[in-house]
Order: sequence, then C-alpha cells, then structure tokens
Amino acid sequence: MTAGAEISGLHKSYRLNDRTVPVLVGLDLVQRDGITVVVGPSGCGKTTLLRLVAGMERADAGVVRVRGTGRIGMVFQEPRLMPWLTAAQNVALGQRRGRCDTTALLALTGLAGFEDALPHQLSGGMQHRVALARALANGPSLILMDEPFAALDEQTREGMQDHLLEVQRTTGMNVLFVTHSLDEALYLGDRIVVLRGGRIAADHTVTRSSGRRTREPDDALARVIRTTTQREEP
Ligand SMILES: Nc1ncnc2c1ncn2[C@@H]1O[C@H](COP(=O)(O)OP(=O)(O)OP(=O)(O)O)[C@@H](O)[C@H]1O
Repeated sequence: MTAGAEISGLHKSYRLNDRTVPVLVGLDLVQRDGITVVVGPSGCGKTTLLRLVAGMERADAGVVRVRGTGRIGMVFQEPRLMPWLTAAQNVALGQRRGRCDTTALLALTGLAGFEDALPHQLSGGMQHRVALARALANGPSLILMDEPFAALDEQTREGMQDHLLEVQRTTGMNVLFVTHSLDEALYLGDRIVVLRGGRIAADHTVTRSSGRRTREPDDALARVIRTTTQREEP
C-alpha cells in the first residue's frame, strides 16, 4: 500500500503584530512512493508544511493524513543529539513503544561498530547518520527531512544523500524532503514539487533515462524548476 502524506486544502497563517500573514492557502499534495522533494523561495512555507504534517503545528483548515503506519520520523538541519548519550542511546530515544534494534539501525546507516561512541567522538556526517537512525527507530512510514544536509561540506553531503537513498531502498519508507539545493533535489527526488504563493505551483515527476541516478543534473528540468521558483508573484 502507498504510504506517505495525503494533504488537502491546507491553510495556515501566522499573526505578526496586528497583521495576519497567510503562508499556506489551500495546499494539496498526495505523496506517491519514494522521495518527494519540496523546493521554493525562502519564506514560502516549506518548514511550516513539514511542521503541520508532523503535528507540531495546528492548521487553520485542511486535512493531513499519513497513510501506512501513520508514524512519522523527523530529521532537522542539525542532528540534535544528546551529547551525554551514546549513539545507540540516542537512536533509542526515537522509539515510542517497544524496543527497536539500535544496532541494526546504526548498521543500516553505516555506523556498525559505533554503538557506544558519544556524539563528540563522531564526525558531522556520522552524527547526521545517528539522527537518521533515530528517525527510523519508531518504524515510520514517512520521514520528514528539513534541509538535513545543508550544513555539511559537499563531500559529506553527497555521502549522506547516498546513505539516504540506500535506507529508502531498504526500508521502502516515503520521504518528504525540503532543500534549497536544486542539484540535491534533482539527485534525490522521484518527484519535485515547487511551493509558491501558498500552494504547489509545479509538480514534476523525475524520469531518469538510464534508470539510474547521476550527479549530472537534467538541465532542462533544472531550468523549468528554477523558472517556476523564481517567477514573480502575480
Ligand atoms: N511562529 C511563527 N510566527 C510568525 N510567523 C512565522 C512563524 N513561523 C514562520 N513564520 C512565517 O511564515 C513564513 C514561512 O516560514 P517557513 O519557515 O515555513 O518558510 P521556509 O520556506 O521554510 O523558509 P526558508 O526557505 O527561508 O527556510 C515566513 O514568512 C515566516 O516569517
């Protein structure tokens, strides 16, 4: 069964001083299997969308349903690990009920043998992999990722992207991934949606002629997405 989020008619505005600032104005998005990447200009509401899907904020109107197990994992730009806990203990924080196999989750993210390491004994990329393993601890059918690799150097970032693809292939989970990087969107995305003006302004399914991901982006698609992202508001 298809998992992931099913969003319809989502509205959200914030109060700022005496003004109401509309952010999402009737956003609809039904996720398909795989990785859906959300791009869009700064301040268009990408983080707000993820927070609403995660239940961290309340929508003014609209419906968010998470198909599959209904459980969600979340990964942020910073790993947000507890410095006094080992890698395995940090991963265990992600479980809600029952016991997860922290060793298996760390192995899945390429950290076999580092179960007892403290965060300061791990590199930045390894800390991000612990955060990914923690997000998987609850058996989610959907992972929300908010610019998770933005703070990493290019080489580490590319390594993390490949780890994510491997984990996604192994677990079959759905991913809703926010990034500012068009290259990252084109490499990871099975589908790329552009958020503008409070709703989905463009929706692209990424087809790869070779059937494989490459780091040479599809220039034509990149141009189309760049144009939709940058176009002036009507
Ligand atoms: N708690 C809040 N109170 C008031 N306004 C908020 C709040 N959170 C977000 N906003 C406003 O909502 C809008 C969308 O913010 P959001 O963080 O979702 O955008 P974004 O697309 O993730 O931006 P960026 O790409 O710069 O990270 C912005 O105008 C922001 O100022």
